[in-house]
Amino acid sequence: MDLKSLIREIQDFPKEGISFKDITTVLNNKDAFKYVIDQLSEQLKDLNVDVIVGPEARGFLMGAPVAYKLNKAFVPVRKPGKLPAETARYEYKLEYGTDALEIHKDAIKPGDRVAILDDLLATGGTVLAAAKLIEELGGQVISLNFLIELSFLKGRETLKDYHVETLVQYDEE
Ligand SMILES: O=P(O)(O)OC[C@H]1O[C@H](OP(=O)(O)OP(=O)(O)O)[C@H](O)[C@@H]1O
Ligand SMILES: Nc1ncnc2[nH]cnc12
Repeated sequence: MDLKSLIREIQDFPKEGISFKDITTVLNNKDAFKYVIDQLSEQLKDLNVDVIVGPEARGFLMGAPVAYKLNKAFVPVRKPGKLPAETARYEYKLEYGTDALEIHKDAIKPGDRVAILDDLLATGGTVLAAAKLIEELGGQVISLNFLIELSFLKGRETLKDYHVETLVQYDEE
């Protein structure tokens, strides 16, 4: 399946100079959405993970369906102030800005084998933050899986200590 042809590119969104990769056009195509979830699930099926983590918001769109398909638990990592119980927090940098992420402290048990799923790898800051939160709670980060990789931003260098898999790569903006 030619996923790249289904990913819509919007120039100068949300800021000048950013070429935004819009996955809503993939989600809106039932065959493409199914293909993406099936492919991400296939990458994980033999890794014996216990938990799938997805960072808000687009990580939910990849992580929750894969967790359902593989019959695993799903744990959301959210932007500050959204999770109601006791949280751990980590601050990180984005391609456009700075943010922080939180996870419920009781969501990951020591020794849990965890995969983190997100729609897109840019600088790697978001998923590194999620990985640090999981490790702080005693989890083991087994795999990081993405639909899209912006290779020119070198997120793999930020994530060099982890196993990274992506379905579609962009070598230049
Ligand atoms: O590799 P990075 O440089 O961290 O960038 C990638 C992250 O940026 C986007 O999320 P965003 O923070 O825009 O939030 P959203 O999912 O709520 O739209 C994307 O969904 C990834 O989570
Ligand atoms: N260029 C981009 N397109 C879509 N989501 C992003 N998140 C970070 N950079 C992005």
